[in-house]
Order: sequence, then structure tokens, then C-alpha cells
Amino acid sequence: MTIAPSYLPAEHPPVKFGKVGVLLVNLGTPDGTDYTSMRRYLREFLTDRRVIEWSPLKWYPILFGIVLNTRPQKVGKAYETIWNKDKNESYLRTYTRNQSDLMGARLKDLPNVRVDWAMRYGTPSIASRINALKDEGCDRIVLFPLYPQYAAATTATVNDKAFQHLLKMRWQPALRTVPDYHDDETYIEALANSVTKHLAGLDWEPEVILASFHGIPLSYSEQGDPYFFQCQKTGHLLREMLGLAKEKFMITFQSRFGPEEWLQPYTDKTVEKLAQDGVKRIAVLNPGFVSDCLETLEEIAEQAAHSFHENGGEKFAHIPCLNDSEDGMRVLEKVVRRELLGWV
Ligand SMILES: C=CC1=C(C)c2cc3[nH]c(cc4nc(cc5[nH]c(cc1n2)c(C)c5CCC(=O)O)C(CCC(=O)O)=C4C)c(C)c3C=C
Ligand SMILES: [Fe+2]
Ligand SMILES: [Fe+2]
Repeated sequence: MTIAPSYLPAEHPPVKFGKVGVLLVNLGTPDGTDYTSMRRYLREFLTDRRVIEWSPLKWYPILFGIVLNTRPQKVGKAYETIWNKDKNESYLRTYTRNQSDLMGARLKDLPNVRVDWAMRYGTPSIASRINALKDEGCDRIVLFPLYPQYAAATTATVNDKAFQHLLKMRWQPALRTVPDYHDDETYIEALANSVTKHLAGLDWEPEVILASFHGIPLSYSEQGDPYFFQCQKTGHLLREMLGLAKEKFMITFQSRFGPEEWLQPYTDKTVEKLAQDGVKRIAVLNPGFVSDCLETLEEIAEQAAHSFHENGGEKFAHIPCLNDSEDGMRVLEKVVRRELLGWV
């Protein structure tokens, strides 16, 4: 819609309004695997006080003195092993863009809705895509942090970043933030389908299935972050839907960073211990990740598989994330349509 010229001066430029934007936001990813791109990305990520809650007085000497001098090379090499060479980008970027395109197609019955995507760290930034939606005439935006379980380090920092940008706008869009959906039935069903389908394609059956979630420092949880309990509930509902006995299903936490204690049990230690205890066949899924990324493709499908075999395990399967699959899109669409209610 464009403002009718009758109540604007003749020389006023046309103003677009009356549309609704949906902005899908994932964590972020470096633009390349080289030192400079990695350092820029990690710097933005690790100076976020929702991620590292230590005082900058204590953290910055370590970050700028050690971490940003060593980690970019190390993590750059890990990214190289999982880089989407066809598109010259990480899979997290490929899947997030696909999710946005597919969501746009699935919402074709709502002609006033525009769908776009952004990253909390790196590009495209949340600010640039809010501006683009606004320029297209979206005066209402549904902001969807792509995390099924709420954590301050992920969901809240996406919301913070969007509202920080709104601080600078004269004509702000109305912003609706999308809550977590850790116990949504369609989500649990999609996870269960994905496990069943993937295991049906193997010529062996896992003795144990691990649901591995990204960890957070234990202290964040103790200060009231609901993340741990939401992961437990997702895992519990998934186990029930799969009809698995307690001994066949475990919830673990991966991707520890720094010296603090994180949520336990740790995925890497659990995988090692299972193999050492004589378990020969396991499957691992990552229900907390909407899309496959470094943490699932490298840390689990490569490193955890390697460690399982090194310690005596024989068969290891990584069950992919829901990504841009039909089941995965059904979950995202359900959440978006619910949050659009009253606006379309
Ligand atoms: C204290 C540090 C970190 C917290 C807390 C944290 C929480 C957290 N992260 C995700 C999802 C992802 N993290 C990813 C990479 C990643 N995470 C951290 C640190 C913390 N994460 C770092 C330093 C990195 C970069 C890689 C590395 O240096 O090890 C990614 C992958 C991005 C990609 O491009 O592939 C995701 C996704 C969640 C869900 C979460 C808390 C619940
Ligand atoms: Fe992380
Ligand atoms: Fe990691």
C-alpha cells in the first residue's frame, strides 16, 4: 500500500506501508574460512555480553590477547571441512536462506506478508534486513529467533539486537518476538519422524540414541535460564513419542567453551564412555539446532564419530537436523502462522 496523495503534499515521495514482515534469524556464520573472516565473526560473537557474561575487564585481555589470535586459524580449519563448496558458504547460511525462500512460498495465501532472513553475527545483519522489510512497506515485523529452546545467549540476544536497531528509527515497525517451541507437538513429531526415517535407512540398530544439545555454562542455568529444563522436556517428549526405554535414550550437552563447568552430561565424555563400556552402535541427533552447522557436522558427525570408533565403538550415525525438509518447514510454518494471528 502507498499513502494516498490526497493528504500528503504533492511533492511528498510515496510512502509504503501496510505489509507484515517475517524475519527468520539464526546465530551467524563467518563469510569465509580465512583468518580475517573468522576473526571478524568470532570477535562480534565473543564480545556479546549475552554470550560471555564475564566482565569485559576480566574477559577482554583473554579474548584479545589469546582467543582471537589462536582460535580463528583453528576454527577456520574446522569450517573448511564442512564448507558448502557449491555456494562458497557455510551450510547454516544455505539452510537459513532456503528456509526463508520456502517459507515465502508456503505463505503465498497471505499476499501482504514478506519473508526474509538474517544472522545475529555476521551477514546479513538484523538491522539491514529490518530496514529492507521496512522499505518494502512492512510496518509490522514478526521476529523469529530460530531456536526451539530459549536461552539468553541465543534468543534474547537476537531480540536485543533488533530492539537496539529500533532505537535509531523514527518510524519504527511494530515488533513481535516469537517464543520458544520446545514442547510443540509438530516439532516433536518432526524430530521423531526424522529419527525413524534415518534409522530405517541403516542396516543396523543403535543400542543407544543420544539427543545432544548445545551447552551453556552451568552458572547461566543457576541464574534462571530455562534452557536446561526446556531441553529436558524436548528430550522426554521425543523419547516418549519414539516409544524408547529410558536406557536407550540419553540427553547430553556439547560445544563447551572455556574453563567453567557447563551443563552436564557432556556429549564428548558420554560418547567416549559408552564406547569404553562396550556399547558398539549409537546414533546422535541435535534437536536444538534448526539447521546443521559447524557444531553438528564437524563436532558430532566428524569428531564424536571419530572418538567413538577410537574407543572401541563400531557403528555411529549422525541424524541430520530438520534443515529445509518438509517436516522441518511444517514446524516453522506452524509457529509463524500462530504468531501472525491478528496481523493478517
Ligand atoms: C560461551 C560461549 C558460548 C555459548 C554460551 C553458546 C551458546 C549457544 N550456541 C548455540 C548455537 C551455535 N553455536 C555455534 C558456534 C559457536 N558457539 C560458541 C560459543 C558459545 N555458544 C562459539 C565460540 C562458536 C563458534 C565456533 C567455535 O569457535 O567453536 C553455532 C555454529 C555456527 C556455524 O556457523 O556453524 C551454533 C548454531 C546455541 C543453541 C547456544 C545456547 C543454547
Ligand atoms: Fe554456540
Ligand atoms: Fe564446537
